Amino acid sequence: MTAPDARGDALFCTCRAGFEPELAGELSERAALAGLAGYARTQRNSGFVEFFCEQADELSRSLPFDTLIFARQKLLRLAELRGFDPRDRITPIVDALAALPPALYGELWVEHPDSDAAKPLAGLARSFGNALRPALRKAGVLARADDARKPRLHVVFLDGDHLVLARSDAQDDSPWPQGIPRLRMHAEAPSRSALKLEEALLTLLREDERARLLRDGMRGADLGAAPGGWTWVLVRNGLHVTAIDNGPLRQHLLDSGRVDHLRADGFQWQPRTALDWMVCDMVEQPRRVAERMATWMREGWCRHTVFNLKLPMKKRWEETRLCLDLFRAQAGPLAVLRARQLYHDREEITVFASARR
Ligand SMILES: C[S@@+](CC[C@H](N)C(=O)[O-])C[C@H]1O[C@@H](n2cnc3c(N)ncnc32)[C@H](O)[C@@H]1O
Repeated sequence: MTAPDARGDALFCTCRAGFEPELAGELSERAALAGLAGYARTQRNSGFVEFFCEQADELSRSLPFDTLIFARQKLLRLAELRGFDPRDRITPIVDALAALPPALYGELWVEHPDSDAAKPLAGLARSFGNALRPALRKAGVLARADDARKPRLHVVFLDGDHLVLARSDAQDDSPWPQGIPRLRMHAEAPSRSALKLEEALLTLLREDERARLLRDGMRGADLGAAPGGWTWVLVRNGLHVTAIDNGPLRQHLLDSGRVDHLRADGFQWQPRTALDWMVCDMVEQPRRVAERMATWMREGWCRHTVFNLKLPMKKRWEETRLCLDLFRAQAGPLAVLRARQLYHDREEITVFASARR
């Protein structure tokens, strides 16, 4: 068994399997901008990236979770344990924690990366927490009752005899295990894409923003709306929606009395009066989409937007940065700009922006 490090030595971030190079590129660039030296280590399709850095704690503070695009979860790595006897996984964990500076954790999450190789570990991750919790409480490392104000302890299984111990702060991480919100597909939703906008509103907007920015009676446009999943989500949030697409929308949306369907080009159409929201899921070159979205914001045609940037090309991190820079440069003053590869996103990222006015 390798000896555990006595302090956080790396960021441990999970991502969509296959997007490790994008996350590694993002972390490397952000660390360099923060003036902190380090290097990324990962394997293709592993679903995670470790970024080793002498000042990992400081790096974590410099890279708030909600500013990261390709990370589903951001943890501070405390120790890596491998080669232990799978018949007793508890003792090595308790021993490793005892060797670290004393800490009291408020919660324990047992997880595994979201990769094909790690999927067989799901059962172990589900059951192991119940066995480990009492031992950690007895050792005085875990609070007697869950306490979200204290740091959270993560045990991330990479194999049956290989795990990472890590820490996160409840204000600066994903509030869902593995960074995956469990959303159910609604029977009435016209498409699975509805889950994407639902997740975007849940993760890219804070609770107070959702209450303030999404209100009954607001007006929005959906560019590239068919068959209507995103329009349906907006209508459920109380909006009246102009849905732009040459393709057909589900009849029940048209029957709701809250949707106007226009067969028009989403890159040409503009509203007669300013709208509260514009969302866009058109499959197009990301730069073209970013430019059009920036025009909407700059011209004041909408105040808030959620849009997707499809990233089918090889240099996806570079393209992401370029598109967001372009949007930022052309959109006029922004109050908020957040982007993330959502769990329901495939080869794409989702952006939320709000105008400052
Ligand atoms: C991924 S689908 C949208 C799915 C939709 N968000 C949902 O939740 O059901 C992309 C849509 O964009 C439309 N589209 C692509 N280019 C367009 C354009 N220039 N103008 C209008 N619609 C466009 C396509 O017809 C297609 O229906």
